[in-house]
Amino acid sequence: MEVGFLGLGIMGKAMAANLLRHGFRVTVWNRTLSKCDELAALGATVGETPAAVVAKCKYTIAMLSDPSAALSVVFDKDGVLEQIGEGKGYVDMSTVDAATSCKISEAVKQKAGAFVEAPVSGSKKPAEDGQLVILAAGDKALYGDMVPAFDVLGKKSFFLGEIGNGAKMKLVVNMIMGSTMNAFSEGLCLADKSGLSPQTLLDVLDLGAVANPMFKMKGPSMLQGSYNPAFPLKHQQKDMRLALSLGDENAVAMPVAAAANEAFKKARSLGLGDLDFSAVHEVLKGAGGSGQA
Ligand SMILES: NC(=O)C1=CN([C@@H]2O[C@H](COP(=O)(O)OP(=O)(O)OC[C@H]3O[C@@H](n4cnc5c(N)ncnc54)[C@H](OP(=O)(O)O)[C@@H]3O)[C@@H](O)[C@H]2O)C=CC1
Ligand SMILES: O=CCCC(=O)O
Repeated sequence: MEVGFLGLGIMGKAMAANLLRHGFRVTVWNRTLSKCDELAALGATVGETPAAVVAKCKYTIAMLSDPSAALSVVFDKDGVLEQIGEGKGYVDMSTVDAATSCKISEAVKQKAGAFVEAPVSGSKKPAEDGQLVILAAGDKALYGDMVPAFDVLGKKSFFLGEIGNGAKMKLVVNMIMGSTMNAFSEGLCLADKSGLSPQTLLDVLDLGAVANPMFKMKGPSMLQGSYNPAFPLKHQQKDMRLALSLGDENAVAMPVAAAANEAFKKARSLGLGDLDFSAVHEVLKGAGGSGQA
C-alpha cells in the first residue's frame, strides 16, 4: 500500500518509519524539509509540498502540531486541497478540536475527496512500536481502506461515527491525563515536604488502585528533574485549552482541568513548552514543593 505522510515531528517520524518497516511505500513531507532526510534513508520518497504528496498518493496521513498547522497544510498554497479529489483520501491524525476537523472535512468533501480524523492515544514509544490507540471518525469507507495502515500504527482502532467525535474523544482523554499529571506532581511534592520518600510513594502507587503506565514511566524521571520530550508540554497545554473550550460549549464545569491548565500555562511562560509535559512538575515544585521531589 502507498501512503503519503505530512508532518515528521516526534510522532510523525516514528509512525512513518513504522509504516516503512512494514512494507508500505511512503512519500513524506515536512515543513522543515531537512527532517525528511532520515525517512529518505529508510526508503521514503520525499514530496516537495503537501499538494505534491497528495498528487502522488491515493491516501495521505497528516500528523501536525495543532489546529493552525492542520488548517495551513490543507488550505494554504501548495496545500492538500489543491490535489485532493475523487478517489483520494485524507486522514488527519493530529490532535485538534472538532471545529477544525469539520472545516477540513467539508473542504475535502467539496472536492469529492474522502476524510477521516484519527487522533491517537499513546506517545513516542507506542508510536515506534505500533501500539497507538486510534480514535477515528468520518468517512466509513475510507476508514475501511485505512485499516491495514491503522493495524500497523496501533494496537486498537475505534470508529466513533461522525466527524468531530474522534477529536472530542481525544480531548477528553488528554484532559484527564493532564489533570492526573498535576495531581501526581502535587502528590510527589506533598510526600517530599511531609518527610516521606517520593521514591517509596512511586512504589506504593504502583501496587494500588491508581497504578498506571504514566506514573510508572514518568515518575522516576520527574524525581530526577529530567524531562526529555515524548509529549511536548506545549501540546498538552493546547489540548487542555481545547478541552476546556469543549467544556464551555457544553456547559460542563471543569475546575480541576482549569487549574491544571493554569499550571501548564505557567510552565510555558517559564520556557518549558518544548520539554515533556511532566515538566509541569517544575511549576508545582516552585509553588510550594521542595527542590528535591
Ligand atoms: N508526542 C506525543 O506523545 C503525542 C502527540 N500527539 C499529537 O500529535 C501531533 C504531533 O505531535 P508531535 O509529533 O509530538 O509534535 P512535534 O512538535 O514534534 O511535531 C509537530 C509537527 O507539526 C509541524 N508543523 C507545526 N506547525 C506547522 C505549520 N504551520 N505548517 C506545517 N507544519 C507544521 C512540524 O513541522 P516542523 O518540523 O517544520 O516544525 C512538525 O512536523 C500534535 O497534535 C500532538 O498533540 C498525539 C499523541 C501523542
Ligand atoms: O496526546 C498525547 C498523548 C500521550 C499519551 O497518550 O501517552
